[in-house]
Amino acid sequence: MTSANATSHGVVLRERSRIQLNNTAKEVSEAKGGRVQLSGLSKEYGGFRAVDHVTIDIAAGEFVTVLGPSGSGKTTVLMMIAGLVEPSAGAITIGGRDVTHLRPQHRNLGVVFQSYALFPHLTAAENIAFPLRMRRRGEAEIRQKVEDVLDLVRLPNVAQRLPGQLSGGQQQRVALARALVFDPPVLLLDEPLSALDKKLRENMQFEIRELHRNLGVTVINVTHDQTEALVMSDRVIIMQDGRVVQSGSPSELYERPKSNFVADFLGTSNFLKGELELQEAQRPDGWSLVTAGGLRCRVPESARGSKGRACLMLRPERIMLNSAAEMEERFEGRVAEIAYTGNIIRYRVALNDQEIVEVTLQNKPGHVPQASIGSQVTIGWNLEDVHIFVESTTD
Ligand SMILES: Nc1ncnc2c1ncn2[C@@H]1O[C@H](COP(=O)(O)OP(=O)(O)OP(=O)(O)O)[C@@H](O)[C@H]1O
Repeated sequence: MTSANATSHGVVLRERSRIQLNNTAKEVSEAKGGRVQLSGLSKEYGGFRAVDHVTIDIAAGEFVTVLGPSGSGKTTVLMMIAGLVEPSAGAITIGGRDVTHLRPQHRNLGVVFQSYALFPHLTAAENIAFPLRMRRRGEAEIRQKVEDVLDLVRLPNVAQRLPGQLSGGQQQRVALARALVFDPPVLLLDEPLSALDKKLRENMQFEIRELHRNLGVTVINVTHDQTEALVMSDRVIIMQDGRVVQSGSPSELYERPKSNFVADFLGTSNFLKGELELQEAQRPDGWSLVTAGGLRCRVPESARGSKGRACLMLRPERIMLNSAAEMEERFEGRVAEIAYTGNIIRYRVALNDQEIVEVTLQNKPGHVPQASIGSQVTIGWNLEDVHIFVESTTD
């Protein structure tokens, strides 16, 4: 086959599965996603609290990702929802039904784990048919559903292959098809893409999002990959030491992190260090400012009147380099490092030869200044881009 033919064949296939996807989506979307409520959910292992009073209300049809560093309790939360770990306290309801003490097979949830967990001696089609056989569905229905779901996950030509004859990406699609074939109201994903290479992972992120949009199933996804969480989710829930520390849409979490932990975990942040004395001042324009060690920021309502230690945070992409004349804050510095990463150029700028600030610029004509290591530069930012986290109060 010539490459032109190969391309057009690929396009035809993709078109066909899209049509099928829409048809199947129509049928399945009648079974809407289920609401999932976790109330005061805790898990203790011998006195150690792995999950500590987690309360989350997930709307029917929502795509939620639980994100956090290793050991923060994400998987334990998912396992409790799946029924594979018994909670020490709290309750779980799915679609209004209390399932806290129900066995996993009675919860009617689709689950995809990091390792595909396919039966190696069964073909892709038989793996996918398995949940339907467990539910004693008729042969004709099984055949039709397996065919539909294989199209849905864009795998029409591998039905008769064994898992060992499939690539990692194809195996993960089979696992996804097996989790979706019985139209569950809720789909649980535990790092389902982590074994895939970067390109495939990025494609699958968009495909799973599209599937979610078309099916209306509620998705609860667990990951420690912040990009995956931001790309895929309606809402991200950040966990630290067994607790939920912040939850919100990807842009809310990135633009308005409530703590330096969240700011540091999600994206790159500059933390301007030091013991900062919070001193509020009322400016004629009504803005309240903190002035400490020469750094200023606007004090949010929640921090008004506080005194004590605080930390200032600034995202690297909000800092201007050598074109800072219009900026409210300006500092002289010296370029300590430059890293070229293709679309982005990262500069590390030393202020007063001690504080290092990272600045990222888009690699676009007119954006990148003539600066080399050792150059004197001016950097600047607007006060609204400085976040303040009050670490302790003395009052
Ligand atoms: N069966 C167990 N017995 C004892 N401690 C456990 C058990 N399972 C989990 N833990 C502990 O509970 C905490 C939370 O674990 P969990 O696997 O939920 O974290 P996680 O955020 O999913 O981490 P990772 O990203 O590494 O999978 C960890 O400190 C872990 O060591």
